[in-house]
Amino acid sequence: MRITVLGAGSWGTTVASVLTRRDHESLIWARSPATADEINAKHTNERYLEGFPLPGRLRATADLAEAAAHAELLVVGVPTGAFRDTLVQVRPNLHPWIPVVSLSKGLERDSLLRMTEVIKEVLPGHPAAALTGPNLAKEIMAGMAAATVIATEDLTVATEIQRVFRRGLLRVYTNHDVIGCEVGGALKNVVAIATGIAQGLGVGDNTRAGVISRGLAELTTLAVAMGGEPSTLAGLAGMGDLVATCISPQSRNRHVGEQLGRGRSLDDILAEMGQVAEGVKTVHAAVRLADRHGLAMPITRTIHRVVTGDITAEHAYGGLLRTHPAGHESDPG
Ligand SMILES: NC(=O)C1=CN([C@@H]2O[C@H](COP(=O)(O)OP(=O)(O)OC[C@H]3O[C@@H](n4cnc5c(N)ncnc54)[C@H](OP(=O)(O)O)[C@@H]3O)[C@@H](O)[C@H]2O)C=CC1
Ligand SMILES: O=C(CO)COP(=O)(O)O
Repeated sequence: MRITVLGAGSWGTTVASVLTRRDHESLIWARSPATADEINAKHTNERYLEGFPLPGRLRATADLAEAAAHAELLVVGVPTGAFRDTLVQVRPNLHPWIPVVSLSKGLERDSLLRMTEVIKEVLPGHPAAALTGPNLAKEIMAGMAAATVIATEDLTVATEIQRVFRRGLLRVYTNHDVIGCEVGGALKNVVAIATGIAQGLGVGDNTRAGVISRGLAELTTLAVAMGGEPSTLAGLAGMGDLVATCISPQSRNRHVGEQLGRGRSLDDILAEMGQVAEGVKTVHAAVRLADRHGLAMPITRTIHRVVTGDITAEHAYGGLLRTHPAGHESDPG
């Protein structure tokens, strides 16, 4: 199958490599011509996947029209802030009705939409799906086993995409609960910033486990309020991804939190990182959704205050789990 992957960062490049090894004709779009040239000539993407050889058959282009016209299946791996604009640009050259799969984990800042909702708005008539789960790119490049979820309401589309992605040690599950899957993927990044702060401040494992568990409760509460199913958040797209992101030193969101916990400024951390940490932006939309649904979500609200500079990371940690009045705390819930 001819597959186009938009976005030649860590995850887009990894997914394009997996699909190439699965014998698909994959074409990856890089906005930087230098990155496209590097992938074509040297079969590497050193900025994002240092030290990993890419499949020789993976082709890259910096021409978005060429990338769009190639696709029988479109996979979108640009950060959520660029998601809508990128779809608008590919729209004129896209074959009608082809499925579109989002790799991106976050919420649109102004509209508060999930990425499959953005796909449906910009590309009506195209089946929309999300690929999500505990999928740290470098582990997958290293050939380590991983499980992932294809979320889409249409079982026929889900099964077809599952067949396209399934390869060797990548185990692909389907889930019809798109809301639960996308809210889990977006919100776990915010909780990873919180657990990263804990790491940076040097608190104990009991405390970090407490934040992860209460974070899971927040993912679940918001997803259910938005129409998702609680069981989704107990699975790969919820707890699975939350645990991977909160414990892995490879996570960019956890890294941001850890550096904040050490007292560094957010601007310095982001400038130095040169990669996306979606939780930093998604937290704004998450707080507005919490307000809309009348939800407490204390961890999310606290991280929002840190990101906006209202309080320091150290101050945040003092109150992170203590926002409910005594006597009103219950777990789970
Ligand atoms: N990395 C991972 O392990 C995983 C990531 N994800 C999700 O995948 C999405 C992409 O993440 P990831 O690949 O890791 O990010 P990276 O930071 O590694 O790469 C970002 C990519 O997006 C491009 N990009 C940045 N801004 C724009 C823009 N305005 N317009 C077009 N392209 C742009 C960058 O291009 P340039 O190099 O030119 O700046 C680069 O190719 C995120 O939503 C993330 O949450 C999901 C699962 C796993
Ligand atoms: O989504 C991810 C793992 O599933 C990657 O997390 P980070 O964006 O924090 O690196």
